[in-house]
Formats: sequence, structure tokens, C-alpha cells
Amino acid sequence: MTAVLKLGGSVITEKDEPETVDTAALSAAASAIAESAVGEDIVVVHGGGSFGHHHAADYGVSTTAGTHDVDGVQAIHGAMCRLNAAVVDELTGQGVPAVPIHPFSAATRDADSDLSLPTAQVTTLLDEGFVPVLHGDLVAHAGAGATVLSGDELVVELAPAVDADRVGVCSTVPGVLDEDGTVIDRIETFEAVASALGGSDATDVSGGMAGKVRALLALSAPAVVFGPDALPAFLAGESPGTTIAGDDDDW
Ligand SMILES: Nc1ncnc2c1ncn2[C@@H]1O[C@H](COP(=O)(O)OP(=O)(O)OP(=O)(O)O)[C@@H](O)[C@H]1O
Ligand SMILES: C=C(C)CCOP(=O)(O)O
Repeated sequence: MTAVLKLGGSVITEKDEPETVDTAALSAAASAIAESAVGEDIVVVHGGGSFGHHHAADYGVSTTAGTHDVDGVQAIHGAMCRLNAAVVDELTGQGVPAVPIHPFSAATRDADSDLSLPTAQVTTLLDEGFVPVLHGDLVAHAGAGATVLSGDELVVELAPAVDADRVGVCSTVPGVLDEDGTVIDRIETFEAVASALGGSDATDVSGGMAGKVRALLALSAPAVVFGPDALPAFLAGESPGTTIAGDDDDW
């Protein structure tokens, strides 16, 4: 049983306070992982929260708008590396054999914006008993300089690469909400829920909930979107929140 879990940046950081970790939330998430039965068969991805998104917005960088400004690259990638170090530290402090992987060092987008992410280091580390921890980052982008690579995109790339049985996206909301604020149980097409989907309450250059749903629909195996309180339930094999079940033939 292998799981890919994304910890939303909005969960583990104070999203409106630049470069501030939500230490209580990060500690609770790390403890849920440390205590879960998935043990070491888990790949963790985390988002940007107040580390990546503020800098990306300052430099006008998004998943589609790139930069050639080396100061911008350093600000955005550097902030994400600092957050990644905090996540890895918290996990290892709680006994999880977590190791960092920085996607900017490996991934590319071609001139058609198609993403290529080498994953042999992830699968090898997993096989060797480590818990790889990747993060939303920048990515070298042909013709655009460097663009944002969201953690949600990483989840979509990693799930088939590690043959994941379970994909979970832990955000601040208890699931994807309909127009009345009720958690939608299951989503099979973007069109069915498009009118309820917005961006993010906080600074977010990668599309908020709408971007998340679009990215997760690209998986053929179901992904679940849930809130922090439901993380232990997800790790115990339940499907709390919203199940997003697209149909990608590549799975
Ligand atoms: N229909 C909806 N249901 C649930 N959340 C929604 C909806 N529409 C918009 N949102 C917003 O999407 C946010 C979640 O997306 P966001 O990208 O901010 O989360 P994250 O992945 O946890 O953080 P990060 O992108 O930093 O990793 C929610 O906090 C909410 O503000
Ligand atoms: C803003 C940066 C650099 C990372 C974005 O990752 P996300 O929060 O998963 O969308």
C-alpha cells in the first residue's frame, strides 16, 4: 500500500503572514503520519502557503507566466527550500525517515508547457525505506524562464510513478464545497462543479481549488480532498471529504 499525500501550504503555514510556519498544524500533520499504518510507504508533497506564493506574486510568476530574473528565482525557490527544511525537520523529529527532494533541480516544462519530472530518485528512496518530501517549486520552462510548479501537479506526476493506491490532498477546507457550502461527496467532471469552484482565499498563484480539481481529475485512481482534522482517517484507509474520480487512460 503506497500513498501520495499533499499537505496544503495553507494548512502548514500562516498563509497571510509571509514565511511563517503554522507550527501546531505542521506538528499535528507530522504526528498523524508518524502514527499511521502506512508507515514508510508514503510520499509527501507540500504546497507553498506563505513561503512560495507571496514571492511568486511579487515577481509576477505563476504556472504559466515565467521569469528570467535570478533574484526572483532565488526568492521563490529559496523560500520553498526553507519551508521544505521545516517540514522535513518536523517529520524526522517525530521519527519519520523523511528526506528532501527539490523539484527545481530535476523537472522541466517544454515549449508546449508539458511537464517532465524524473521520478527514479523518488521510487528508489521509497524502496530504500525513506519518506521522500517534495514541494511546490519553480521549474525550468523552455521559452518562459522559470514558472511555478504546483504541489498539485507533482501529486499527479508522482501517483502513477510510485504506483500509488491512495492519493490524498489535505487542505484547509473539509472538502470541495458546493455553492451552499456543503462538502461535495464525489466529483467526476470539472463542468459539474465549475460554478462552485473559486481560486484561493489567500495569495495563490497556482489556481486554488479550481486548479486542484482540474489537476486531480487527470488521475484515473480516485483522489480525496479533505481537511486537517481528517488526515488520520485518510491515513487509516478511509476516504473523508470529497472523492475526485476522473478517467485518465494513462493510469
Ligand atoms: N468550491 C470550493 N470548495 C473548497 N474550497 C474552495 C472552493 N473554491 C475556492 N476554494 C478555496 O480554495 C482554497 C484551497 O486551495 P489552496 O490552493 O489555497 O489550498 P492549499 O493547496 O491547501 O494551499 P497551497 O496552494 O498553498 O498548497 C480554500 O481555502 C478556499 O479558499
Ligand atoms: C508558489 C510556489 C513556488 C509553489 C506552489 O505550490 P502549491 O502551493 O502546491 O500550488
